[in-house]
Amino acid sequence: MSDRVSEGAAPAVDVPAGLEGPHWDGEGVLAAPAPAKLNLFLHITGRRADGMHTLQTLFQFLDWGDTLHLTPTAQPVIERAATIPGIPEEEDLTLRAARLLAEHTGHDGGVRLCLEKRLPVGGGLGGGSSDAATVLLALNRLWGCGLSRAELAGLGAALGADIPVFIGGSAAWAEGVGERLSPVGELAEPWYLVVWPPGEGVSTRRAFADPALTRNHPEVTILDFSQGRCGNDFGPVVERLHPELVRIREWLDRNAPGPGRLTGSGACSFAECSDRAQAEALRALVPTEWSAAVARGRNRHPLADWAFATGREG
Ligand SMILES: C[C@](O)(CO)[C@H](O)COP(=O)(O)OP(=O)(O)OC[C@H]1O[C@@H](n2ccc(N)nc2=O)[C@H](O)[C@@H]1O
Ligand SMILES: Nc1ncnc2c1ncn2[C@@H]1O[C@H](COP(=O)(O)OP(=O)(O)OP(=O)(O)O)[C@@H](O)[C@H]1O
Repeated sequence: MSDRVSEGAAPAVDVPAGLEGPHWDGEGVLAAPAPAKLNLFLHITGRRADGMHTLQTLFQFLDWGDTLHLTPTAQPVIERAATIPGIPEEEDLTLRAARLLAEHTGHDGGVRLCLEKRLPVGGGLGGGSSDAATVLLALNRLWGCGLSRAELAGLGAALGADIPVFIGGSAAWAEGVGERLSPVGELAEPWYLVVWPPGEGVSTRRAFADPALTRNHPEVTILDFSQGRCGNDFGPVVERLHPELVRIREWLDRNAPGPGRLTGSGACSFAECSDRAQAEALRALVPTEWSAAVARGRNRHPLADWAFATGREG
């Protein structure tokens, strides 16, 4: 077992984790990590004329995520090696990211993508966004496109609001519609227990569209966060749509040292633990109808330095 993370339907046996740094795992195949993110708090502060919501949130990465296996090819074909259940090819953010980068830069080669999916879809962990960001970061280097971090983040923003933070590479305070990012390097990196109802993803679009959503949260500062005055405005709305999330939050409130919190628009909730042993012990107590993972908070993305290093890839 990895020393970083365990996952699986509780109290299932730990499975090997997959968040190693980038490495060549076969002839010409790069394995690249796509970590999860947590929204340590999330307030919705307004709604723009175009319907998009302004928010304040604090992002931190987890040492847990998906792995992309990328095989660059000389032929100009961008394809995926396997289907992803529930995600048709035209919606697949990994393919869309690769095609966008090729179009934007005029790159004439191709790539074969194989996604090792671990993060629950619609979990509020930003899995699809992180997969897309990893494709952009990896191909920008493998294809020698030479886009700057800011250019790549701008490209990613066109595909999803959560993509720029993964490209930025640092835990960050976010404002605007999520694109105004200020790196925050000093956050503690605690062990978390993450719990979710298997197979019950939340639609972010639907949660944002709910008439009952609080949209006028007054602006806060990081001091408000550190003094425990921040929460997640999606809570009441998604708990009404997904009553199981009430039970999960109440379970975490009763059993975890810290309160249960929702990440993004759900469906995952998380609680901070004092160390890995405590998080693992708690995971063993999670009711078997839910899934759970133990993972550590991280302030740096595992590709943050590799992606913009000069010299030969690898
Ligand atoms: C909830 C968060 O995960 C918090 O980090 C993000 O704000 C959502 O990021 P995301 O999943 O990448 O969302 P996107 O795919 O960009 O947007 C999905 C839909 O959510 C709504 N949306 C999204 C972001 C935002 N600031 N305001 C919105 O109203 C829009 O209807 C949009 O069409
Ligand atoms: N490679 C992918 N992995 C996961 N979802 C994808 C992918 N490509 C496209 N999607 C679509 O993106 C949507 C959001 O999936 P994702 O797992 O990123 O949600 P999430 O964790 O709730 O995201 P967020 O916290 O950013 O709202 C799903 O409806 C899914 O169909």
